[in-house]
Amino acid sequence: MSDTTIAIASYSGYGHTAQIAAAVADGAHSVSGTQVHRVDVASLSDADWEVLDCADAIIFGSPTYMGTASGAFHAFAEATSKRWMTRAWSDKLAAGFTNSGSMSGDKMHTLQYFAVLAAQHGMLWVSLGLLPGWNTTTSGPEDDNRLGFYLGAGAQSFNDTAAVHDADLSTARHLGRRVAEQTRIHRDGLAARR
Ligand SMILES: Cc1cc2nc3c(=O)[nH]c(=O)nc-3n(C[C@H](O)[C@H](O)[C@H](O)COP(=O)(O)O)c2cc1C
Repeated sequence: MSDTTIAIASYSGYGHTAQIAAAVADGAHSVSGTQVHRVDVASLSDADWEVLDCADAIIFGSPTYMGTASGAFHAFAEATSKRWMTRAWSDKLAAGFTNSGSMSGDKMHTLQYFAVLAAQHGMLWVSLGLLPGWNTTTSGPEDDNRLGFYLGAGAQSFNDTAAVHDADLSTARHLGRRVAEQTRIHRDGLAARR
């Protein structure tokens, strides 16, 4: 059975979301038989587009800027419209992650935007698949999914430091691992039907 391929299509203006993208990549890479490629949506080469077109799954990532994905990510999403027309990404798996300065910061909207983008392409959305952390008196911010998202991974990074929270990196690794596992299951299922 050939390797499955996961592409991470993301943007980071100031480096925080790039750290989260790297953690997503680590998680995906930990699943044997998985190739992982990261592409920066702000500077896509023809080879990067080919990576996206050939991937079994694409994980979208962007900081939340002004309550949605960054302008660079929106420009990328619009540039995918030719693929939309030809259904080139139909039935690929998809997932998403975002990061913002505030605990909420309207990040949910960014994840919803990614899910709608995936749906427009006919992609199959993979949720985060974690219970919320830090929601009892005995739990704490070191928990995975400390901000309680379901749709994707939501991270928070303080605006005055380059550091990214360990729990958010761990949550991002979980997302990458889950997408890689689900992609393998999907590919095996398709192969079994042939
Ligand atoms: C133009 C701009 C808009 C932002 N809008 C939001 C926002 O809507 N909500 C929020 O919580 N943080 C907001 N922030 C803070 C960023 O989400 C935060 O600094 C994040 O860590 C940046 O990620 P990056 O380093 O990958 O660019 C904004 C930052 C910028 C520069």
